[in-house]
Amino acid sequence: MADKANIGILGASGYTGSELLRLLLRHPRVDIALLTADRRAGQAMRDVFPQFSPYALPRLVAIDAIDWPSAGLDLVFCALPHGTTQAVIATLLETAPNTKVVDLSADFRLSDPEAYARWYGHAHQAEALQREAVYGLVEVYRDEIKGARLVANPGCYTSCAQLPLIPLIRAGAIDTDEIVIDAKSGMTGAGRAAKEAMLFSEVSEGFNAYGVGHHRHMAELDQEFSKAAGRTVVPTFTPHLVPMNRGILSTIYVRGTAGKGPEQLHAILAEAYRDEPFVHVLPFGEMPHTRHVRGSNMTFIGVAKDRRPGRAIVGAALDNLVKGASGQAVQNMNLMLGFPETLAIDQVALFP
Ligand SMILES: NC(=O)C1=CN([C@@H]2O[C@H](COP(=O)(O)OP(=O)(O)OC[C@H]3O[C@@H](n4cnc5c(N)ncnc54)[C@H](OP(=O)(O)O)[C@@H]3O)[C@@H](O)[C@H]2O)C=CC1
Ligand SMILES: CC(=O)N[C@@H](CCC(=O)OP(=O)(O)O)C(=O)O
Repeated sequence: MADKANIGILGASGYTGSELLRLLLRHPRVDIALLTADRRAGQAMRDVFPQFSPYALPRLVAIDAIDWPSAGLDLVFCALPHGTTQAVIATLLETAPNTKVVDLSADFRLSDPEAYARWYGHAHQAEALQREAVYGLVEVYRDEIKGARLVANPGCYTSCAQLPLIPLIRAGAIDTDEIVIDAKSGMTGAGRAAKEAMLFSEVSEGFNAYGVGHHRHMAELDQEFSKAAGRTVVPTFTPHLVPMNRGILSTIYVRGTAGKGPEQLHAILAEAYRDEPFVHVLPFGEMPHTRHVRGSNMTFIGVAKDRRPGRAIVGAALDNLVKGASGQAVQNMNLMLGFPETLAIDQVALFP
């Protein structure tokens, strides 16, 4: 690879695609070589998102128009709706096998084809690649990601639950039969395409739970928590849609095992993340706020006492478009291409 990597973004006219571009425009080691869209194909990026007007960027093209072998791409970010991605990545990797891929959709996150079919209602269209894909939660799979050709970027809700819980599960410090995750997301989590349920008048001045008992992110949590525990783990998880643009807040209820109280759980998390650049454990008793991570690649974690003995309340906050999607994807790219892990994603949160 030359000094700079040639990068493509599939789905650049969407929220995570444009967030990738925002981050990559300040990355010193990449050139933006390809941007795609579906309805907006043929348009300039400035017509879709005026904030990019000052930058010379390739025009948005349709994926069907791309000849992968001659595109000369070192790495492609795939920010397309889940379900549409498998066929695209299969063609890309078949015809341009030296190109690396970070997929932001859910298509390659579940390693078991049967689990995929059960949760998504159809057979996976690229099972060999599904087996090859490395799950892209950097703080857990850093070494595997460095050598991967295809990385499945984790879901936004699942990142905000795994980062606070995986060290506790690995340490055997909590009862894995009693995990309750209450999560709230801002509206950009639902993507940019127009939907009636996402109108201002439908979501403002209130909020609601959805996907109760069956949200597809449960499959990803089951898979990763079970791996960490070495036994089947099935957490309770309920997402809520909150009328704000960015952010996810998880409030998680756990019971310590083997005499581990809230202070010990806090100490395990503080130790696990002591040297991690993008996870910050707050002092004991402080809880995170989505405002303090907005626009940054940070996850803030807090642990507090429950008044019921032996129980703790664990909080986590991240920006769904950054650590929950595009920032995490750039962190993965940095590892896959041998760049410093924090390059272009070390900005402090926007406040207020
Ligand atoms: N939003 C978030 O917070 C998160 C999203 N994700 C995942 O990332 C992916 C992208 O999400 P997001 O950016 O929010 O979605 P958007 O709806 O905002 O953007 C989707 C993009 O895909 C293009 N597109 C839509 N359908 C097709 C198709 N059939 N073929 C080719 N291109 C198509 C759209 O083009 P056009 O606009 O021209 O129609 C647009 O560029 C999804 O899989 C999502 O689940 C993951 C974590 C968090
Ligand atoms: C607020 C909102 O609607 N959030 C999305 C999840 C975000 C996301 O994009 O998740 P995947 O990457 O797994 O698709 C949802 O609940 O479907």
